[in-house]
Amino acid sequence: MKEIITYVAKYKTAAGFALFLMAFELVVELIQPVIMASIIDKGVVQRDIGSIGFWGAVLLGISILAFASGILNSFFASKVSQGTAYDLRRDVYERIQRFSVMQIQRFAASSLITRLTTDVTQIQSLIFMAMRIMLRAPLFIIGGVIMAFTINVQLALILAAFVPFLLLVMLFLMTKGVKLFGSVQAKIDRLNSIIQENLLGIRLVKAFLRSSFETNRFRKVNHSLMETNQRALQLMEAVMPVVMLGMNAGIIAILWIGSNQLEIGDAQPGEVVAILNYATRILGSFGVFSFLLMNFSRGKASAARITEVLLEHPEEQLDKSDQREQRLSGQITFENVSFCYPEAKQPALQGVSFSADAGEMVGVIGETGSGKSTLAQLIPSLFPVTRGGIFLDEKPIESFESQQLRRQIGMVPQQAHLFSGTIRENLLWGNEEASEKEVIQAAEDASIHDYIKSLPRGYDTVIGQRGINLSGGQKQRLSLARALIREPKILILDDSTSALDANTEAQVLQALRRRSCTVFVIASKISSVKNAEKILLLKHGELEASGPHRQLIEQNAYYRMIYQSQSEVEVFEHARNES
Ligand SMILES: Nc1ncnc2c1ncn2[C@@H]1O[C@H](COP(=O)(O)OP(=O)(O)OP(=O)(O)O)[C@@H](O)[C@H]1O
Repeated sequence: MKEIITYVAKYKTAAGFALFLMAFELVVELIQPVIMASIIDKGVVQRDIGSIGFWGAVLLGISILAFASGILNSFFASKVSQGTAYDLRRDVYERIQRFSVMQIQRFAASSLITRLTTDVTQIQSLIFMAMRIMLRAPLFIIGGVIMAFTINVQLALILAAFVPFLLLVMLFLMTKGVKLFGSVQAKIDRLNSIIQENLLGIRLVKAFLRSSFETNRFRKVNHSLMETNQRALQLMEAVMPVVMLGMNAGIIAILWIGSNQLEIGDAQPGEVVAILNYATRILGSFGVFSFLLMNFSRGKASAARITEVLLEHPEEQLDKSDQREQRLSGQITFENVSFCYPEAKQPALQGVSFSADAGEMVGVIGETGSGKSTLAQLIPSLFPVTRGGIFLDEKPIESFESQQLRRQIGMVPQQAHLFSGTIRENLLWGNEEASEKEVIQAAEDASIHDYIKSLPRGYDTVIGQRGINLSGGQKQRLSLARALIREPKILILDDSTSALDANTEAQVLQALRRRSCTVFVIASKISSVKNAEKILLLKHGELEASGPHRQLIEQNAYYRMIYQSQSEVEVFEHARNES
């Protein structure tokens, strides 16, 4: 909560105005019963019409002023709450951009989405209420008791006896509520992650006829969310009946003692009416207070979740373009590299050593789960190595700023991910300063230029949700062109030619050879990497063998076996296509 308060402090002028106006409304509320008492005692009881008119006008005047300040208060309260929510969203988002892949994995993407949306909205409404009514309710309860003492000490003592007891009940329930609302938010995280998974894999869900299964999975989490929410709300709702009971008992006591005082002439009727007025208004304030506490409990849980992100030290820097770059040649060495994912039991890579010269093409093959993608992700330092070292131009990878490094490394991931917008925008995402000539050259090298030209709007064709849909191979090639626009010194193709036919794949790889960059081609088929200068064969995270195709065929039985089995499949498929 402390961090959130520092955000609110930025709007201290608006917050000051809002609190001042709220205090004015509070004062009006507090003196209204006193004026009512004057109308009754000086006007009604003594039949003084002038006095009724005067005090009536005063009451009306301050009520109108209170109404106007209420409107102004809302204006300032929303300025503070909206501004704070905007700043929080901006800062949390910026911080997430600087998180390492490991940090994002630890928080979970769905949880970060909930924190950025639901949690920030919760804080926003809490701040609005705090500026608008939150302080008014407890202050009225305290102020009401104090004012009652100025009118009639004996009757005020009854109020003073009930109020602290009820306040304690509320605070007790509130501490329980904070915990429950914390778990409500965690369940919203889970719900979001299920929705996200489902919508991202909707084609798979439909193809596998898993809609009912998915609906069931969702229903379970949704039900559990409802139950926790209900438990939290029931706890909060239990507050009101307890408070009503307590306060109504107090009102009866005031009526009883008040009527006795009236009988013996110890009190004026207006005094008793005023104290009753305070008692009913305090009861109303308790109602508002319990509602506020519910929001406070929620807001506090959300504040803790947002603060957790704000206090997490980002492991990376935001992209800066004005840095002096250490240019890479493309030479890279792995020295006894081991890597273990956080919380994984087995290392994904173990003792891997190899070296690639600048401009070489390096094939990486191995069965599924052998560590190929992991190896690829270590090169742009998406994860730090657990043991051993990676060297670029003989300098340890840690000596490079991660941005400098990544600016010179192109990565084409397994799953081609494009953004909504035009083809040109998607390509320039790789390098905003690229010229039209460079854009076209990259598209030509990725064998996608002719296709783009065949579209009616060419490079200005909109893709994504509001535009055309692309095939897997077209996406892969656009994704490759986007990486080439960066003019990388090291290019990593993580199984990203898998959707291309053999001819196009060969054409693309040939074009890459003309560029002066070291290319890592991760593939499942040996035929994709046969012409590479060096092939790394991974097995269970270890480097089984490395060398050119011919050497591996001659010297490694495991490689030979994979090659033969893949050749047989190819011959079989070829024969089937012929027939
Ligand atoms: N983010 C992750 N967190 C934890 N473990 C992971 C993560 N990514 C991969 N692994 C594990 O690391 C090992 C190597 O995975 P990797 O993705 O590198 O294999 P791969 O050879 O690229 O497989 P494929 O050919 O199927 O893509 C696997 O056992 C996998 O379960």
